[in-house]
Amino acid sequence: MTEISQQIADLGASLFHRRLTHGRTGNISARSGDGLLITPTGGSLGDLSPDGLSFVSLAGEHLSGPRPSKEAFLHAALYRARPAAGAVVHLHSTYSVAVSCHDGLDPDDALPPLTAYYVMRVGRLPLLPYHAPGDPALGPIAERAARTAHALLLANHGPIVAGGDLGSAADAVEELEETARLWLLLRERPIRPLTPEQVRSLT
Ligand SMILES: O=C(O)[C@@H](O)C(=O)COP(=O)(O)O
Ligand SMILES: [Zn+2]
Repeated sequence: MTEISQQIADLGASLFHRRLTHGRTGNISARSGDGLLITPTGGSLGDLSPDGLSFVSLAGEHLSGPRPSKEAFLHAALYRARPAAGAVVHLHSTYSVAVSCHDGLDPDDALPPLTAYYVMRVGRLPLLPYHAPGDPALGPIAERAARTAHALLLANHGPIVAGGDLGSAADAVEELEETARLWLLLRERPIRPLTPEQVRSLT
């Protein structure tokens, strides 16, 4: 067992117990050597064993351990697109999923820059077209989008976010969830997002 495996298990428990994902949804990975350690398929993030993670190549090939998450190919696509990424988190966080089911979102950037913290932690949020979970056809689409954005929203599914390390990926996906919640709360009211100049001054 490595320190990073323990960190994945601890993060899974923290996210699950705060209901940022539920049941057997969500998956977490961290770059390790020339591949990635990733949660196994079909388990709960609330009950991960640090010794029970899978190891997958950057091409998405299963190399060792239990059968990996069905989204391993998607995680691998984000690492290939973002050489500085050290971790990827995918959740079924309720408010982000609710936004992902909305019609008429801007596919280039699904949420407005409501707060400075959102701009700093998440930034632009491309909305990727719906594919069934585990559909490898989403791989090249995600890889292209991830070259210019570290947070992606999968339509009718949920967020997948890359970060320099597990802590940064978790910060970003949690900030996305809170902003999705704010946006839904504010929907009946006129919204004044940050101006392009205010956004530029933060990035
Ligand atoms: O939505 C799905 O089915 C997957 O994206 C998911 O969240 C959990 O799948 P596994 O990581 O294969 O358990
Ligand atoms: Zn999922």
